Amino acid sequence: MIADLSLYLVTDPDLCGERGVVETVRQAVDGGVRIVQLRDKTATDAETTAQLLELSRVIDGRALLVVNDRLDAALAARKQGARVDGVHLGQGDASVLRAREALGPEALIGLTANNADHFEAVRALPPGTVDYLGVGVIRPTTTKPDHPPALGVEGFRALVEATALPCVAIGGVAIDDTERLRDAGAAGLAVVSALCAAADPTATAEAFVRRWRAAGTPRVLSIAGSDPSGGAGIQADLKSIAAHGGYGMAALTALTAQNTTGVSGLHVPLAAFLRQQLDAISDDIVVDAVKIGMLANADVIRTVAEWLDVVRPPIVVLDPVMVATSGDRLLDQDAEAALRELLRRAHVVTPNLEELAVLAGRSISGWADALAAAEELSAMIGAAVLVKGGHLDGDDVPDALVDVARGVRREFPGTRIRTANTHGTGCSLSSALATRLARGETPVDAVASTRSWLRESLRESEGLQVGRGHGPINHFAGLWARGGVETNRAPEEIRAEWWQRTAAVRASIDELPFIRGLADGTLARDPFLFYLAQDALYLREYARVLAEASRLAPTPREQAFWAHSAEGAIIGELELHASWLTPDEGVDASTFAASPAPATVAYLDHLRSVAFGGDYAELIAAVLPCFWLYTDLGRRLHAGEFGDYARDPRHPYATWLATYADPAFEDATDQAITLVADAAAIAAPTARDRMLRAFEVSSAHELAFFAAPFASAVSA
Ligand SMILES: Cc1ncc(COP(=O)(O)OP(=O)(O)O)c(N)n1
Ligand SMILES: Cc1nc(C(=O)O)sc1CCOP(=O)(O)O
Ligand SMILES: [Mg+2]
Repeated sequence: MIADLSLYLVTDPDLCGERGVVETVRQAVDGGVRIVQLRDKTATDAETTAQLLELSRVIDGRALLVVNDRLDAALAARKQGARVDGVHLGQGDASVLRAREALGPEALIGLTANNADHFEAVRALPPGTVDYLGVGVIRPTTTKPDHPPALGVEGFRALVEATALPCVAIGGVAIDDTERLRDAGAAGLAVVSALCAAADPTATAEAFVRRWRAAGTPRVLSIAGSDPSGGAGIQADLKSIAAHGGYGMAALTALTAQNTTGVSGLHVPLAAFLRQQLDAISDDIVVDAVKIGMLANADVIRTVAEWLDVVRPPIVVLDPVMVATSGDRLLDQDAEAALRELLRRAHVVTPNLEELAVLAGRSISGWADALAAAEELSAMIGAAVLVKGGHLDGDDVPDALVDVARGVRREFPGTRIRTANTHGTGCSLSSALATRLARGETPVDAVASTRSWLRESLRESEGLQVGRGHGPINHFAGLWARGGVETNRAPEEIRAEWWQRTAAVRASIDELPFIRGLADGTLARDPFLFYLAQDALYLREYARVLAEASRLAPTPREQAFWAHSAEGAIIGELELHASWLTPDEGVDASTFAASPAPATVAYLDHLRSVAFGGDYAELIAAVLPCFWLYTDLGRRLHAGEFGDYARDPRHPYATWLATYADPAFEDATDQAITLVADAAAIAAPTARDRMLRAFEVSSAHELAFFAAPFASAVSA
């Protein structure tokens, strides 16, 4: 097996301090450390053996365990039942040939190589003697006072390109070196102080892992059945993995004969052959994530479980394919029992409602039941459950990520996309999720970006025209629309780009006679009152649209923000307008009954139609210009860009204009921009395009709205 060396912890008893080596290792492994080296220069062999025994228990197979220098302690600990995977030896330590002989062909043997002579000597060793090299120091470090000269990242690159052996970078390695070292050819980062001296080794390890993952192309393995028609199974998985920027691999559990209208045949190769496929992969390739789909029988399931126990991939997403859409059970009792055991090896499981009901052992009659069942299942298996609401009745199809052990419960509302092309949706979702996680996204972000992509792929499926039945989704809708692999965009970049997109609209608004007249006080009363009445009409409906954004919001914080904004729109703004729309001002309450002008109707139609589409991200993009353009205009009016109205006591609109620069509204605007930019940053490309379009259309309506008093007020 090829070892995953991506985050390599070398222990130091002094740096671990009062927390101790064992607790530090426990926490660091919780955070994603993949290999631990016990390094204690002062312990006796007997003490080292005892420490290995304890570490082996704490690590419990979740990471590899090797010992620094002490071959004899490794052998003694093994004899006493510890899982010690190997040793790391330096140039002046025991011979690697002797270590290989003593520990056997499966052991992991690492050797330090600090310069070209060391690399030359490694080339002279018999193949298979050494599994990896420790190469450093990258920069001077006090952790090893007798360290060799610093190589720097480029010195590391120059040394390691001459070997086919995996090389870990060591010595003064910090988290900000991650990308450059991975690019320079590092198979992993070996750190002592960065983790041993960290206040929170779990959080620090997680941060390292995320950076490491994001810096490379994830190698994602699908263990699933074949669908020759290409919509589901490994064929769908490979497309999903590629669509999310991963390198896809597939080990076949079964061959089906099927198309978009149904399954007509099944062939299950011997489980031993599945194991051969799996070993062929893990003997040569580091597997960053595994997606598990259709497992035909108990033999197949147990084979996968045994392989997982050896390889321990860092990400396992299991789609428990066990209930057909017809409601038929696809696995016999023995296989179902084996699958329940397999669930404990997964990090995320993605059941549909029927599968969730079977796995949680309870009936599910609605979304609340589904959430309760997901919590029960998550607690039972110690993994996250992504419960999918696609099989619910009605237009709402929420999903939720529930992870009881890690305190996660996040709902993702959504409305149904009307399409018959749902073949392979579950396969595609789970393999996309595995890839997103392997790219370093947090579980919640990975689910959000996967869902955004899946909704896009469903929407764009019609164009494929595959088969007469339930056709496949369009895995590459985003890619084809953009002509490149999609990567998340930075929210700040989106904010700047979108603002730039409104430049022409803003310039036109500035030139409108309504704005100019409002600023210098020459605006006649009629167009002003026309504007107020239209604004009141607009705000009443706008508040409803904001309330819809609150309903669709994925987090309580966002839900509260939009609800608060809706309240602000309907109460605050209408109160303000009511104080102007009074008999004193020459109008009566009937002004509120004014008919909406064409510009008002058009703007509201646009907002309502986006709200009706049920896409949260698109909706918040559509409501944003009313915040952003209004705040910008208000700020500039207030700053005197259009004339200093505040100093003119006779200015008829001075009080009105003063309300434009409300700090609370500016703050709300800033929050709205942040929410929209964050949502756009993780949206699939075509979803982001739709958001931008909704935003631009609303911006154009803002212009028309400010222009309307002169387009129609006179005749109103
Ligand atoms: C991963 C890794 N690389 C290099 C070393 C250094 O080993 P060595 O040269 O034997 O020095 P000591 O660690 O024994 O002081 C290492 N330990 N781990
Ligand atoms: C144990 C060790 N070996 C090195 C080598 O270059 O061979 S450098 C080193 C210590 C690295 O510690 P830190 O991550 O705190 O800098
Ligand atoms: Mg040594």
